[in-house]
Amino acid sequence: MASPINVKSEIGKLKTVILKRPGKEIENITPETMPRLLFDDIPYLPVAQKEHDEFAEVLRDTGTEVLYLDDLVAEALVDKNVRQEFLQRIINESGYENSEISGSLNDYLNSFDVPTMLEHIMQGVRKDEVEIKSLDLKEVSTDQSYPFLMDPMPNLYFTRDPAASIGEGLSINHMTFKARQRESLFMEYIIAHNSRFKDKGVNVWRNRNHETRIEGGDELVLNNHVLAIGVSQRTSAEAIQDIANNLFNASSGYDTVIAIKIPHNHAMMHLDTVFTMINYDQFTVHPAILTEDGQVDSWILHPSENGVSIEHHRDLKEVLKKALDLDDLDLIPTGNGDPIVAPREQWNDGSNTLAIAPGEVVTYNRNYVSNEVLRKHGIKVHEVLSSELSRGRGGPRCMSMPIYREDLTK
Ligand SMILES: NC(=O)NCCC[C@H](N)C(=O)O
Repeated sequence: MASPINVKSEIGKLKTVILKRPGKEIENITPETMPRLLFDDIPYLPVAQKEHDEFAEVLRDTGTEVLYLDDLVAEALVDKNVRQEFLQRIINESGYENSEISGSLNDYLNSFDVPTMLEHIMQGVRKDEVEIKSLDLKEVSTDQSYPFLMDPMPNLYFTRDPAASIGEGLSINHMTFKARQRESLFMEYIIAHNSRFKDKGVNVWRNRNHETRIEGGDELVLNNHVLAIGVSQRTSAEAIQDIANNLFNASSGYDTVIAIKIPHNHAMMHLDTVFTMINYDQFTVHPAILTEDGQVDSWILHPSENGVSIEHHRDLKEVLKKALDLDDLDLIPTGNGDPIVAPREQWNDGSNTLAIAPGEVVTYNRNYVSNEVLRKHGIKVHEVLSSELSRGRGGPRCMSMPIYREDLTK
């Protein structure tokens, strides 16, 4: 049976992608909750939606089928029992396992049709929306002035991170921060219950039932047997070894994982904020991750008799050339490597390009220096508006989860 997931590169022609249009969850960020919810500012929703619609339009115009996360989840929850099980799990994961408030939340959310119920879960549930039937001791001891019973999920438009397609399967991720951990539950239900995926033999290489953390922005599919994974603020070495072991032991086709260490901070939280593949032999790189002579700590993982072998390397270009069997490659510096422009444009995701075909990418228009450099290196660039979307610290790659790419021919 043909798998509904097929992503054997970062650059094969993009056929199907999952997006999430920003919704009311964005308007439920306050200055106080911004840091905890992983935002640096509060986007203006109508403009963010307009920008996102334009992004989706560029993808459709270039031949990509665009699916929306909320529609996929809604279809997965048509069965009443599945819906009830999902609802209880998301309530539990919102902090109400064994709490008396759980029943009140369940009654409230169950009073809506499925799309509206999902909208409420995603945008967050305020205390004054729900009739609390009994007084829960734990709840009484929390900050009474905090307005939400269930927190909003404003990072949902970064569909890249809760799960990542790899070959004919995916990882469903245990994410790092509480603000995002519930997000991957949606993908678990889509894979198990949406008719597009259900009973289609989709491989889950690593599920979300783990303590060690990994996020899709760190998972780059370089070709049909090599992955690059960031060792980052969001992805731990333990999780990388674990997924490598699973991939090597399953018939995934993957026999090489390159773990690349990047700085642990919010601007560079994932590998794809500083490094993306955009052609067979071309990559964008934020110069700050490399020493002057192009060195960065990286480890190559391979299957071995004892499980996984690990070798340490420093020369990124050499590591990539060897792993990808290339004579040479072109590392294109964000902001042309300028000490002011590069960090400014990286901050607004100048390195976070989404390849939609070999040598063809979607980028934010505000990163005009980086875009010009890409064009000079022969890349076809589709620019999209970015004044509000960029405030969430993610770009076109972060805002898209490819589930189908054409296989490469060379
Ligand atoms: N792959 C990515 O880099 N995604 C961007 C995620 C931004 C979001 N505000 C976060 O901090 O998780």
